[in-house]
Amino acid sequence: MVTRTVDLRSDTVTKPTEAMRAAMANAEVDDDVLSYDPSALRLETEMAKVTGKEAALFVPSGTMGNLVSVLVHCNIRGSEVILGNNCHIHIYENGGISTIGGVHPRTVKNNDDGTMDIDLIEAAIRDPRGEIVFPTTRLICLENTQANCGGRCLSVEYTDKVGELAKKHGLKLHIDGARIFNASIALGVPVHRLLQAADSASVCLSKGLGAPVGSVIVGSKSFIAKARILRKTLGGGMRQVGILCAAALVALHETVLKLEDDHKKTKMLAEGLNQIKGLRLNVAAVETNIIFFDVVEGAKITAEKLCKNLEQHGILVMQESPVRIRAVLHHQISESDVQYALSCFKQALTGRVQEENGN
Ligand SMILES: Cc1ncc(COP(=O)(O)O)c(C=O)c1O
Ligand SMILES: C[C@@H](O)[C@H](N)C(=O)O
Repeated sequence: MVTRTVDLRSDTVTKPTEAMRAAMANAEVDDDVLSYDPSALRLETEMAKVTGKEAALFVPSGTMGNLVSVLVHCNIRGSEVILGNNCHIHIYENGGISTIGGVHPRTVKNNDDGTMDIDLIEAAIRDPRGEIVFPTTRLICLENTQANCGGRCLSVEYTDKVGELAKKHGLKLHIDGARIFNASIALGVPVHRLLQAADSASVCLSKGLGAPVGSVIVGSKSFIAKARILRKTLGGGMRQVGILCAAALVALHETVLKLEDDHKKTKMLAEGLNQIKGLRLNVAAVETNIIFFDVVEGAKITAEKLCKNLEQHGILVMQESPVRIRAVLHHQISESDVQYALSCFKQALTGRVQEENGN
């Protein structure tokens, strides 16, 4: 019987804190479709300020935040968006920009550090003037932190360069900022500076910030006005959404401060895993709260069996491929949890039983 659970599947698994639950119970609410919900307005005002944009809009999920943003920018048939081949919009959002929005994806290879080479982005730009066979590029999408590359941070210098490229070609720039607060804390750069070059961004409240539900998209007043209509079209207009926004405001005020600690515990786990024979990872590439590691050929156990063994001891991780596993930390993972997880990994891979405190 599992007596202890350490949930490293994702930072989407957090449970609302007591403070969030109290805020939800006492939230001031009204009809958000009619733009009257006071808690939603409060959250949107605060998020616009934090991100340095004119306006903001609460949306039910990061997937909807990205979809609405892409569709606002690419509102003409035959539009094309340049995005990373390993980015969330391209891999994990059911191809919504195409199936729902009719927008054509033009992928450029994500480097290990989460960037896309700027010269390859420029080479991918297509303008059909004189070409009867091309879609028209209208948007570039970045992702900061870049989750599938291991939660890597895009620097403000890189982001600004992509922004300059977009402007040079009359394109818009959207940033999937699901974990932009993690990037901000890891880089020591304010969120508004990391997003300065972007025309829009989608920021998740339900990841490292630990809110139970939701994201916020930010941009110009004109962009958000169009986004509000599209949100309704997609069924994302909700009524007394203030109940969710009240929890998100608590997350914004309380959990951002914990992200640095999340990153320290992630590094501690990565360094511990790196000591275990049979696992391979690049500790230097662990910049925020995500770790990818491989079970090497010849290890005592396969990745699949390791995940099952860990689960029997209450350690939950995500198997990404036949050899690759992902662990994601969040504010509800303690240092003791990290030590316990390491002891379970060691036991599974070396057979040596470790005391719960990791000795
Ligand atoms: C980088 C990134 N963008 C967007 C999303 C989508 O967010 P949601 O799960 O709220 O749709 C996720 C994960 O959930 C993500 O990791
Ligand atoms: C899997 C993916 O959709 C989710 N964003 C996560 O990181 O857990």
